[in-house]
Amino acid sequence: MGVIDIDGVLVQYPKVRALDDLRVQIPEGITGVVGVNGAGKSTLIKVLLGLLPPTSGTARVLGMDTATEGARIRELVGYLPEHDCLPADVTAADFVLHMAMMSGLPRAAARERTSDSLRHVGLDEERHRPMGGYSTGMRQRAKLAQAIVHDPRVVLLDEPTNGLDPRARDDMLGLIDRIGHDFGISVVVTSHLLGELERTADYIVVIDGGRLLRASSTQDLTHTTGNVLVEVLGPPGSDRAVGQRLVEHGVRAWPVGERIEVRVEDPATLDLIRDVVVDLDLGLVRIHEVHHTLEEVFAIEGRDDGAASNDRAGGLR
Ligand SMILES: Nc1ncnc2c1ncn2[C@@H]1O[C@H](COP(=O)(O)OP(=O)(O)OP(=O)(O)O)[C@@H](O)[C@H]1O
Repeated sequence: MGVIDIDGVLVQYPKVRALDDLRVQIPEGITGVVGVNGAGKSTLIKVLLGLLPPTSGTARVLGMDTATEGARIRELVGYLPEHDCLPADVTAADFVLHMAMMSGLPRAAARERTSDSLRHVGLDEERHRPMGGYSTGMRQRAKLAQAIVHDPRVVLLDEPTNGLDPRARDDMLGLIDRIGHDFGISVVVTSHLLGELERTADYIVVIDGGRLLRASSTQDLTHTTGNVLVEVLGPPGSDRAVGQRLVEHGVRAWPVGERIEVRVEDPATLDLIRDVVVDLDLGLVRIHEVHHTLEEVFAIEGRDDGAASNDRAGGLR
């Protein structure tokens, strides 16, 4: 059983079928739910929170049926809504405290958890300023603080990086990584950008038109390219020297920034890399496998199985 089990969920709005026989199990860890705008991501989150009963099918969160046990689920689940919902004239400290008490914490515990959560999201100093003056990144962090303040077992984050500049987006992805991997809270995070979650999410669910397109561990989805990236320590140009020496040994190698990408045709190539680095009297910092990006995976699949999946993946860039 997954942290979340979605079994044939269908949601029919008057004019639109937002989810259509969706079946997927979401494991512990960080799961990215990826789909173009309108794919059904927010609808799925509302179903999981027990706010929207499915027209048919069943969804379970931590083993509880969302249609009948919504209130209990919401005690154990944190939620970051997509749209702006913060009162402009309230400080983050007051808002998060209010949310902590709403979730049933006594005042003293709520105060303690509020300052912990605000510190975790990096809103320590600004917490006594009204949120109306916050940047988008700070507002998203305030929303994240209230999502984790009651120490939930699962958090559902609806497009937390939407509208953020690249730096704020990286900060947010770093916080999500910490929540999922250091705090041990399972995270479901949605995005309309295919590539955005590949470094943060352990598991990826791709939905399209309310249906499941793919569900797989990120590692399996972005299978290895057969290349490795080699990083060495030494004077400027050391990386090039290593690359040159590998090429002289008949291995395909080329520079990528200050590292060398090497084609590994057989395991002996890895020994050769080590020997070359030692011969040149350099330090070997790391060798790591190069994986396909999610964008490449969908582009490759699009080429393999014709226009259908190409069209679907095309909207996800
Ligand atoms: N309350 C509603 N009533 C009617 N139709 C709705 C409602 N909410 C969403 N829809 C429709 O259901 C479909 C799925 O919407 P949903 O918001 O779940 O998608 P999404 O993947 O979260 O996209 P976005 O990121 O743009 O919100 C869309 O066609 C949307 O217009």
